[in-house]
Amino acid sequence: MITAADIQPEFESLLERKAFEKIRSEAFDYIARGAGSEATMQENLLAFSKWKIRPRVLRNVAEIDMSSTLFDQKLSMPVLFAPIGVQRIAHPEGELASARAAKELNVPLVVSSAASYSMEDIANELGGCSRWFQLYCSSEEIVTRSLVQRAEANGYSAIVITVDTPVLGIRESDARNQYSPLEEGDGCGNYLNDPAFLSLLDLSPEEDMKAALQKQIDIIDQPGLDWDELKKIRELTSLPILLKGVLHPEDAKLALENNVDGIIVSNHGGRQLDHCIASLDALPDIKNIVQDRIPILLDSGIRSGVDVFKALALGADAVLLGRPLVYGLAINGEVGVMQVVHKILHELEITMALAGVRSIKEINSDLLFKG
Ligand SMILES: Cc1cc2nc3c(=O)[nH]c(=O)nc-3n(C[C@H](O)[C@H](O)[C@H](O)COP(=O)(O)O)c2cc1C
Ligand SMILES: O=C(O)C(=O)c1ccccc1
Repeated sequence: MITAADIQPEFESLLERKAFEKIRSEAFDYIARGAGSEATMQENLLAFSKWKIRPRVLRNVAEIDMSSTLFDQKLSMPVLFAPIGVQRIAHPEGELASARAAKELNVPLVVSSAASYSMEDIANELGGCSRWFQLYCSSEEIVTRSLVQRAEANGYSAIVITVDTPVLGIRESDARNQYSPLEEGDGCGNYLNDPAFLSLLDLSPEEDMKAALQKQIDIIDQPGLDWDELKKIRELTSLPILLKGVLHPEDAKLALENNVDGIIVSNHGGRQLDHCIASLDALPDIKNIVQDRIPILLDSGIRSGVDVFKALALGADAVLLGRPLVYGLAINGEVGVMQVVHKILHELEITMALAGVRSIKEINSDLLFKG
């Protein structure tokens, strides 16, 4: 009889295959697999391959400038580290190693609510490097408030509210593996030291760790989150707020009406709603609504510098790198992350030169052809 263990996984890339060799199989599945039949996960990559670059020539590309600006902050390249929780499942140093890589590269890091380490410890590794905090709005308001206050106190300069997770998507491989990184305590770095969270427990985590972790699982999502709730969070902080997981132009309109400061076009890497639109395909209509009023970022499917170029050409101001960073982390910690980012940046630079553009501003949809 053939069992799941006999089936050789298909790898998206050499990078993913190398990471597979380094990560315990349940954890690898958690990272690499997607929701349902993985239609959206595949669609995310296909969406990029549908666009071809229509290059310009004789443009003097001796000097290529990849810098850009986001919320008045100068970026050496239009790239950020996506919020990825539970990084200890890929490497024992998890987010601490990613933070060192971000600092070395001077690339902003978005720290997940579900990080393995605390936002304080991660900030410590980052020193002066730019950091944003990704918020899972908790069903316990005091925890939401406390997380935001701690982010402010630790130099985080924007809050990313993830809005595509009112409930967790259906991840078949995790069900099959009976695997939950939160149950194993790999995503509690921001909770077990939080006074508001601790006040909700009958027994301290030292006395009953299982109950503490279960409490985190119970409150980490807020299925009741809506635009009215968002208004309350808007009042909690003066930091810029970005919504992560917007795919519909009508929601982009509502984001503008609700004074949101930025939008992240994302389908969570195909980990949430299966059979939903690829984020690259969602981008043009959202750009059409938003124009240049607030920054638009994009993730889900960025694998190379060519992908970065295409996302920028279709209207993104910057992109977030996701799974490739986790694979780099698994393969060689901080150095592995840096190698992955260096490769993508080199590809972006060469793509810009060969497409005849000298600066990020010059990248536009006239340079793309759909076919
Ligand atoms: C292992 C893993 C954990 C993630 N954790 C979070 C998280 O805590 N918060 C969040 O907003 N997104 C999370 N994401 C989604 C990423 O931020 C990002 O949207 C996604 O990885 C983009 O897709 P890609 O990696 O295929 O490019 C996670 C993704 C992965 C692979
Ligand atoms: O796995 C994810 O995609 C994710 O967003 C998440 C949610 C809770 C804990 C860790 C990661």
